[in-house]
Amino acid sequence: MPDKAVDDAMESAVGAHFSGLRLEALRLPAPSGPSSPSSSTSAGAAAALANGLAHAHADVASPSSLRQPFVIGVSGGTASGKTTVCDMIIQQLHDHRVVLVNQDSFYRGLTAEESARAQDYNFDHPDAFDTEQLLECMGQLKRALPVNVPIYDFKNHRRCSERFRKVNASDVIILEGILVFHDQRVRNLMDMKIFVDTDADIRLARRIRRDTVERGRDVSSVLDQYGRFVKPAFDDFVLPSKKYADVIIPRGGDNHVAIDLIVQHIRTKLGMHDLCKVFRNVFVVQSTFQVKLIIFID
Ligand SMILES: Nc1ncnc2c1ncn2[C@@H]1O[C@H](COP(=O)(O)OP(=O)(O)O)[C@@H](O)[C@H]1O
Ligand SMILES: Nc1ccn([C@@H]2O[C@H](COP(=O)(O)O)[C@@H](O)[C@H]2O)c(=O)n1
Repeated sequence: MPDKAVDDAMESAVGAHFSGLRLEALRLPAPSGPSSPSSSTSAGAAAALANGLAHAHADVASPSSLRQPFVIGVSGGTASGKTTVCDMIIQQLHDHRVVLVNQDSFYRGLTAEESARAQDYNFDHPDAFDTEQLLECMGQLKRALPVNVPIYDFKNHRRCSERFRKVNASDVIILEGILVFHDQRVRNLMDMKIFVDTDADIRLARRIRRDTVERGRDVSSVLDQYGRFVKPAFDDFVLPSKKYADVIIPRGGDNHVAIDLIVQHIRTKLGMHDLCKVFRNVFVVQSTFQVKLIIFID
Protein backbone atom coordinates (compact mmCIF):
# COMPACT_ATOMS: atom_id res chain seq x y z
CA MET A 1 0.00 0.00 0.00
CA PRO A 2 1.37 3.47 -0.87
CA ASP A 3 0.69 4.93 2.56
CA LYS A 4 2.50 2.05 4.22
CA ALA A 5 5.46 2.53 1.89
CA VAL A 6 5.69 6.17 2.97
CA ASP A 7 5.41 5.25 6.63
CA ASP A 8 8.08 2.55 6.31
CA ALA A 9 10.46 4.86 4.51
CA MET A 10 9.94 7.65 7.04
CA GLU A 11 10.52 5.30 9.94
CA SER A 12 13.67 3.87 8.47
CA ALA A 13 14.91 7.37 7.65
CA VAL A 14 14.35 9.02 11.00
CA GLY A 15 13.90 6.40 13.69
CA ALA A 16 11.07 4.83 15.61
CA HIS A 17 9.81 7.73 17.76
CA PHE A 18 9.08 10.17 14.99
CA SER A 19 5.57 11.47 14.46
CA GLY A 20 5.70 14.03 11.64
CA LEU A 21 7.76 16.28 9.42
CA ARG A 22 7.34 19.60 7.68
CA LEU A 23 9.95 20.16 5.04
CA GLU A 24 10.76 23.76 4.22
CA ALA A 25 13.48 24.59 1.73
CA LEU A 26 14.84 21.06 1.92
CA ARG A 27 15.15 20.16 -1.75
CA LEU A 28 14.59 16.49 -2.31
CA PRO A 29 16.94 15.11 -4.97
CA ALA A 30 15.18 13.70 -8.03
CA PRO A 31 15.20 9.92 -8.05
CA SER A 32 17.91 8.63 -10.36
CA GLY A 33 18.38 5.43 -12.43
CA PRO A 34 16.10 3.82 -14.95
CA SER A 35 14.08 1.76 -12.46
CA SER A 36 13.33 4.71 -10.11
CA PRO A 37 9.61 5.18 -9.72
CA SER A 38 8.15 8.55 -10.56
CA SER A 39 8.41 11.08 -7.74
CA SER A 40 4.66 11.69 -8.09
CA THR A 41 3.96 8.27 -6.56
CA SER A 42 3.90 7.60 -2.83
CA ALA A 43 6.80 5.16 -2.99
CA GLY A 44 8.84 7.60 -5.06
CA ALA A 45 8.17 10.41 -2.66
CA ALA A 46 9.06 8.15 0.24
CA ALA A 47 12.34 7.09 -1.33
CA ALA A 48 13.17 10.69 -2.19
CA LEU A 49 12.34 11.72 1.36
CA ALA A 50 14.61 9.09 2.85
CA ASN A 51 17.33 9.99 0.39
CA GLY A 52 16.91 13.72 1.02
CA LEU A 53 17.15 13.26 4.76
CA ALA A 54 20.20 11.08 4.41
CA HIS A 55 21.94 13.84 2.43
CA ALA A 56 20.78 16.79 4.51
CA HIS A 57 23.53 18.93 6.00
CA ALA A 58 24.43 17.90 9.53
CA ASP A 59 24.41 21.36 11.05
CA VAL A 60 21.97 23.09 13.37
CA ALA A 61 19.42 25.44 11.90
CA SER A 62 16.27 24.65 13.84
CA PRO A 63 14.03 27.27 15.48
CA SER A 64 15.53 28.25 18.83
CA SER A 65 12.44 27.01 20.69
CA LEU A 66 13.23 23.47 19.59
CA ARG A 67 16.76 23.69 20.95
CA GLN A 68 15.59 24.60 24.45
CA PRO A 69 15.50 22.01 27.20
CA PHE A 70 12.30 20.07 27.83
CA VAL A 71 10.87 21.36 31.13
CA ILE A 72 8.68 19.12 33.28
CA GLY A 73 6.78 20.43 36.31
CA VAL A 74 5.94 17.96 39.06
CA SER A 75 3.47 19.07 41.71
CA GLY A 76 1.33 17.45 44.42
CA GLY A 77 0.73 17.64 48.14
CA THR A 78 3.39 17.28 50.76
CA ALA A 79 4.90 13.76 50.90
CA SER A 80 2.82 12.67 47.91
CA GLY A 81 5.91 11.16 46.31
CA LYS A 82 6.99 14.02 44.02
CA THR A 83 10.70 13.51 44.65
CA THR A 84 10.30 9.74 44.35
CA VAL A 85 8.54 10.08 40.98
CA CYS A 86 11.22 12.53 39.75
CA ASP A 87 13.99 10.12 40.79
CA MET A 88 12.29 7.28 38.91
CA ILE A 89 11.93 9.40 35.75
CA ILE A 90 15.57 10.48 35.97
CA GLN A 91 16.69 6.88 36.45
CA GLN A 92 14.72 5.70 33.42
CA LEU A 93 16.03 8.55 31.25
CA HIS A 94 19.59 7.49 32.01
CA ASP A 95 20.79 8.14 28.45
CA HIS A 96 19.82 11.82 28.60
CA ARG A 97 21.12 14.67 30.73
CA VAL A 98 18.39 15.44 33.25
CA VAL A 99 18.54 17.87 36.18
CA LEU A 100 16.16 18.30 39.11
CA VAL A 101 15.31 21.70 40.58
CA ASN A 102 13.36 21.72 43.87
CA GLN A 103 11.03 24.59 44.68
CA ASP A 104 12.04 24.03 48.34
CA SER A 105 15.45 25.48 47.46
CA PHE A 106 13.72 28.82 46.97
CA TYR A 107 12.14 29.10 50.41
CA ARG A 108 12.80 32.59 51.76
CA GLY A 109 15.08 32.71 54.79
CA LEU A 110 13.22 33.75 57.97
CA THR A 111 13.98 36.97 59.84
CA ALA A 112 15.25 36.57 63.42
CA GLU A 113 11.78 37.40 64.67
CA GLU A 114 10.10 34.85 62.38
CA SER A 115 12.70 32.24 63.32
CA ALA A 116 11.95 32.65 66.99
CA ARG A 117 8.31 31.77 66.24
CA ALA A 118 8.87 29.32 63.36
CA GLN A 119 5.98 27.17 64.59
CA ASP A 120 3.64 30.03 63.62
CA TYR A 121 5.08 30.52 60.14
CA ASN A 122 3.09 29.31 57.14
CA PHE A 123 5.57 27.43 54.90
CA ASP A 124 2.72 26.27 52.68
CA HIS A 125 1.62 29.71 51.48
CA PRO A 126 2.89 30.88 48.03
CA ASP A 127 4.52 33.93 49.70
CA ALA A 128 6.91 31.62 51.58
CA PHE A 129 8.85 31.14 48.31
CA ASP A 130 11.10 33.58 46.45
CA THR A 131 9.42 33.00 43.09
CA GLU A 132 11.35 35.81 41.37
CA GLN A 133 14.61 34.01 42.12
CA LEU A 134 13.16 30.69 40.97
CA LEU A 135 12.14 32.31 37.66
CA GLU A 136 15.62 33.78 37.25
CA CYS A 137 17.27 30.39 37.81
CA MET A 138 14.91 28.60 35.43
CA GLY A 139 15.43 31.31 32.82
CA GLN A 140 19.20 30.77 32.99
CA LEU A 141 18.82 27.01 32.64
CA LYS A 142 16.47 27.43 29.69
CA ARG A 143 19.17 29.56 28.05
CA ALA A 144 21.56 26.64 28.62
CA LEU A 145 23.55 28.46 31.31
CA PRO A 146 24.62 26.80 34.59
CA VAL A 147 23.11 28.11 37.84
CA ASN A 148 23.89 27.96 41.53
CA VAL A 149 20.78 26.82 43.37
CA PRO A 150 20.49 27.59 47.12
CA ILE A 151 20.54 24.69 49.57
CA TYR A 152 17.69 24.81 52.11
CA ASP A 153 18.00 23.60 55.68
CA PHE A 154 14.60 22.33 56.91
CA LYS A 155 15.84 21.89 60.47
CA ASN A 156 16.76 25.54 60.90
CA HIS A 157 14.31 27.00 58.37
CA ARG A 158 17.03 28.82 56.45
CA ARG A 159 19.29 28.65 53.45
CA CYS A 160 22.89 27.57 53.88
CA SER A 161 24.50 30.96 53.24
CA GLU A 162 27.81 29.69 51.83
CA ARG A 163 26.83 26.53 49.99
CA PHE A 164 25.06 26.16 46.68
CA ARG A 165 24.29 23.28 44.34
CA LYS A 166 25.60 23.85 40.86
CA VAL A 167 23.05 22.81 38.24
CA ASN A 168 24.24 22.47 34.67
CA ALA A 169 22.27 23.00 31.48
CA SER A 170 20.59 19.78 30.32
CA ASP A 171 18.23 18.20 27.82
CA VAL A 172 15.54 17.89 30.48
CA ILE A 173 14.83 20.08 33.51
CA ILE A 174 12.42 18.78 36.15
CA LEU A 175 10.99 21.39 38.52
CA GLU A 176 9.37 19.82 41.57
CA GLY A 177 7.40 21.36 44.44
CA ILE A 178 4.03 21.74 46.18
CA LEU A 179 3.27 25.05 44.44
CA VAL A 180 5.06 24.91 41.08
CA PHE A 181 1.70 25.23 39.25
CA HIS A 182 0.49 28.17 41.32
CA ASP A 183 2.24 31.04 39.49
CA GLN A 184 1.34 31.39 35.83
CA ARG A 185 4.86 32.58 34.91
CA VAL A 186 6.33 29.38 36.35
CA ARG A 187 3.68 27.23 34.66
CA ASN A 188 4.46 28.88 31.34
CA LEU A 189 8.02 27.55 31.49
CA MET A 190 6.77 23.97 31.44
CA ASP A 191 6.38 21.68 28.47
CA MET A 192 4.69 19.01 30.56
CA LYS A 193 2.92 19.17 33.94
CA ILE A 194 2.52 16.17 36.22
CA PHE A 195 0.44 16.08 39.42
CA VAL A 196 1.22 13.33 41.91
CA ASP A 197 -2.04 12.37 43.56
CA THR A 198 -1.75 10.41 46.81
CA ASP A 199 -4.39 10.05 49.52
CA ALA A 200 -4.15 12.57 52.36
CA ASP A 201 -3.92 9.93 55.10
CA ILE A 202 -0.98 8.24 53.39
CA ARG A 203 0.72 11.62 52.90
CA LEU A 204 0.26 12.55 56.54
CA ALA A 205 1.64 9.20 57.73
CA ARG A 206 4.68 9.61 55.46
CA ARG A 207 5.16 13.20 56.55
CA ILE A 208 5.15 12.28 60.25
CA ARG A 209 7.79 9.63 59.62
CA ARG A 210 9.94 11.82 57.34
CA ASP A 211 9.80 15.01 59.41
CA THR A 212 10.60 13.25 62.68
CA VAL A 213 13.46 11.27 61.11
CA GLU A 214 14.92 13.80 58.65
CA ARG A 215 13.67 17.29 59.47
CA GLY A 216 14.20 17.47 63.22
CA ARG A 217 10.52 17.62 64.28
CA ASP A 218 8.44 15.78 66.87
CA VAL A 219 5.09 14.14 66.17
CA SER A 220 3.13 16.78 68.05
CA SER A 221 4.66 19.67 66.06
CA VAL A 222 4.07 17.86 62.75
CA LEU A 223 0.40 17.32 63.59
CA ASP A 224 -0.03 20.89 64.79
CA GLN A 225 1.58 22.34 61.62
CA TYR A 226 -0.47 20.00 59.43
CA GLY A 227 -3.77 21.12 60.91
CA ARG A 228 -2.97 24.85 61.04
CA PHE A 229 -1.14 25.36 57.75
CA VAL A 230 -0.44 22.31 55.58
CA LYS A 231 -3.99 21.05 55.09
CA PRO A 232 -5.64 24.49 54.62
CA ALA A 233 -2.98 25.53 52.10
CA PHE A 234 -3.36 22.22 50.27
CA ASP A 235 -7.10 22.92 49.93
CA ASP A 236 -6.59 26.60 48.97
CA PHE A 237 -3.57 26.45 46.66
CA VAL A 238 -2.27 22.96 45.82
CA LEU A 239 -5.51 21.16 44.96
CA PRO A 240 -6.86 24.04 42.80
CA SER A 241 -3.63 23.92 40.75
CA LYS A 242 -4.23 20.26 39.86
CA LYS A 243 -6.41 21.43 36.95
CA TYR A 244 -3.30 22.65 35.14
CA ALA A 245 -1.76 19.16 35.06
CA ASP A 246 -1.38 17.32 31.76
CA VAL A 247 -0.96 14.03 33.59
CA ILE A 248 -2.19 12.97 37.03
CA ILE A 249 -0.39 10.04 38.67
CA PRO A 250 -2.48 8.23 41.28
CA ARG A 251 -0.37 6.48 43.96
CA GLY A 252 2.88 8.26 43.00
CA GLY A 253 5.96 6.07 42.77
CA ASP A 254 3.88 2.88 43.07
CA ASN A 255 2.37 3.62 39.67
CA HIS A 256 4.98 2.11 37.36
CA VAL A 257 2.65 2.10 34.35
CA ALA A 258 2.14 5.87 34.53
CA ILE A 259 5.85 6.51 34.97
CA ASP A 260 6.75 4.26 32.02
CA LEU A 261 4.25 6.12 29.81
CA ILE A 262 5.61 9.50 30.88
CA VAL A 263 9.20 8.43 30.20
CA GLN A 264 8.16 7.14 26.78
CA HIS A 265 6.54 10.49 25.97
CA ILE A 266 9.64 12.41 27.05
CA ARG A 267 11.82 10.15 24.89
CA THR A 268 9.57 10.85 21.90
CA LYS A 269 9.86 14.59 22.46
CA LEU A 270 13.64 14.37 22.87
CA GLY A 271 13.86 12.29 19.70
CA MET A 272 12.21 15.10 17.74
CA HIS A 273 14.49 17.63 19.40
CA ASP A 274 17.60 15.63 18.42
CA LEU A 275 16.39 15.31 14.84
CA CYS A 276 16.06 19.08 14.52
CA LYS A 277 19.62 19.46 15.77
CA VAL A 278 20.93 17.18 13.05
CA PHE A 279 18.96 18.14 9.97
CA ARG A 280 18.90 21.68 8.65
CA ASN A 281 15.52 23.13 7.65
CA VAL A 282 13.55 20.29 9.19
CA PHE A 283 10.68 21.35 11.43
CA VAL A 284 8.80 18.84 13.50
CA VAL A 285 5.02 19.19 13.61
CA GLN A 286 2.16 17.01 14.74
CA SER A 287 1.58 14.10 12.36
CA THR A 288 -1.59 14.60 10.30
CA PHE A 289 -2.93 13.35 7.00
CA GLN A 290 -2.20 16.80 5.52
CA VAL A 291 1.47 16.58 6.49
CA LYS A 292 1.85 13.51 4.28
CA LEU A 293 0.25 15.46 1.42
CA ILE A 294 2.78 18.26 1.85
CA ILE A 295 5.55 15.74 1.37
CA PHE A 296 3.99 14.28 -1.81
CA ILE A 297 3.57 17.58 -3.61
CA ASP A 298 6.88 19.20 -2.60
N1 LIG B 1 5.44 4.67 47.08
C1 LIG B 1 5.97 4.87 48.28
N2 LIG B 1 5.90 3.91 49.22
C2 LIG B 1 6.42 4.11 50.44
N3 LIG B 1 7.02 5.25 50.84
C3 LIG B 1 7.12 6.24 49.95
C4 LIG B 1 6.60 6.11 48.62
N4 LIG B 1 6.82 7.27 47.96
C5 LIG B 1 7.46 8.08 48.82
N5 LIG B 1 7.64 7.47 50.02
C6 LIG B 1 8.28 8.05 51.20
O1 LIG B 1 7.48 9.16 51.63
C7 LIG B 1 8.28 10.25 51.97
C8 LIG B 1 7.95 11.43 51.06
O2 LIG B 1 8.25 11.06 49.72
P1 LIG B 1 8.81 12.12 48.69
O3 LIG B 1 8.98 11.43 47.38
O4 LIG B 1 9.99 12.81 49.27
O5 LIG B 1 7.56 13.10 48.63
P2 LIG B 1 7.46 14.64 48.26
O6 LIG B 1 8.65 14.99 47.41
O7 LIG B 1 6.16 14.76 47.55
O8 LIG B 1 7.45 15.38 49.57
C9 LIG B 1 9.74 9.80 51.83
O9 LIG B 1 10.21 9.42 53.08
C10 LIG B 1 9.65 8.62 50.89
O10 LIG B 1 10.66 7.69 51.14
N1 LIG C 1 11.22 25.26 57.04
C1 LIG C 1 10.28 24.51 56.47
C2 LIG C 1 10.00 24.58 55.10
C3 LIG C 1 9.02 23.78 54.58
N2 LIG C 1 8.32 22.93 55.36
C4 LIG C 1 7.28 22.06 54.79
O1 LIG C 1 7.77 21.39 53.66
C5 LIG C 1 6.67 21.02 52.84
C6 LIG C 1 7.09 20.98 51.38
O2 LIG C 1 8.05 20.00 51.16
P1 LIG C 1 7.64 18.54 50.59
O3 LIG C 1 8.96 17.86 50.39
O4 LIG C 1 6.79 17.89 51.61
O5 LIG C 1 6.91 18.78 49.31
C7 LIG C 1 5.58 22.03 53.07
O6 LIG C 1 4.34 21.37 53.27
C8 LIG C 1 6.04 22.78 54.34
O7 LIG C 1 5.07 22.71 55.35
C9 LIG C 1 8.60 22.87 56.70
O8 LIG C 1 7.95 22.09 57.44
N3 LIG C 1 9.57 23.64 57.23
